[in-house]
Amino acid sequence: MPAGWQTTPPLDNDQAGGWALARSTQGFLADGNGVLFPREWLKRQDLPVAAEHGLGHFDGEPVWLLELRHPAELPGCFWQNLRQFMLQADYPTFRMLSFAEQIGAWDDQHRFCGRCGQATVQVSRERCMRCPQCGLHSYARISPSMIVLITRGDEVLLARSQRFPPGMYSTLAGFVEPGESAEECVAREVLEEVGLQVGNLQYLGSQGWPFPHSLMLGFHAEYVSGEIVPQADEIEDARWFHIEELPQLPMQRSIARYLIDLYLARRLGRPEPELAR
Ligand SMILES: NC(=O)c1ccc[n+]([C@@H]2O[C@H](COP(=O)([O-])OP(=O)(O)OC[C@H]3O[C@@H](n4cnc5c(N)ncnc54)[C@H](O)[C@@H]3O)[C@@H](O)[C@H]2O)c1
Ligand SMILES: [Mg+2]
Ligand SMILES: [Zn+2]
Repeated sequence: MPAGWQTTPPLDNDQAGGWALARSTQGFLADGNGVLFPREWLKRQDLPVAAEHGLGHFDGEPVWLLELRHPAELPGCFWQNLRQFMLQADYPTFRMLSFAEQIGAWDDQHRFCGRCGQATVQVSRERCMRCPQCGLHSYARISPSMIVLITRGDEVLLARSQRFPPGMYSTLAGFVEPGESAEECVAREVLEEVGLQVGNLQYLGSQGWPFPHSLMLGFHAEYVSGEIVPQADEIEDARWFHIEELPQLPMQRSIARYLIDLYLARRLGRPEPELAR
């Protein structure tokens, strides 16, 4: 069994032992040893457990998620949200928590059938919620999103929203609309967000992103025409930056950063970075 995190088909909830995570609206339960608790011990702690999901293996050991309906207190433990783990945790732990977060949120948001309102039941051996009345099956929601680095020779187009930390600029991103291709989404979002035409699209890779449930499809595009017009409310500022005078960039593990670093590496003849997956 490989080290680190490995998602598997749902583990049998009747199997004993293993590790458990606890999730609530406050994030994940942690103590001085981290987020993984001995599962049998955690289940004896009188927590408001609404559901249990077998997720996968961490360093070869099985891991379940205990989804809590409200954040209970345990002595010596604290709650921490996924954004803080993104900044602080090692990458295998962040990947495990990203998956657990999306499974927990899906469970929480599919307690009742979206068609007839009946309480749903968890299907065993499949990550699926089923309505016992009308039979509707509900799976975890994943939202394809494009992310694109636009370049013009030695310049890259980066933008910021009000939500970003002060001084940070990133690549453009946006959710795919129903019926749209990823390439059409790039053209539409770029036009909406900065008013530019782009061409020569190149797909460079993908990354699951848990805020809230995106699958990022990463592209490079070349500038074709237009003047930058930042979209009101969405884009606080957008501009061309020379590759040797870049602002503060997104964090290393993000595909946004990968797209920028890859372009710099190719332009400057440096070794190419690897995309964290
Ligand atoms: N991993 C990375 O490097 C990276 C970098 C930038 C953005 N992202 C992610 O890309 C995604 C899209 O970026 P954006 O926020 O600029 O999108 P966006 O430009 O499409 O604008 C966001 C808005 O779109 C609407 N929207 C449409 N479809 C939606 C859906 N399926 N789910 C949620 N909201 C939807 C909402 O009103 C939301 O406020 C987000 O999940 C964001 O976290 C990831
Ligand atoms: Mg956007
Ligand atoms: Zn139903």
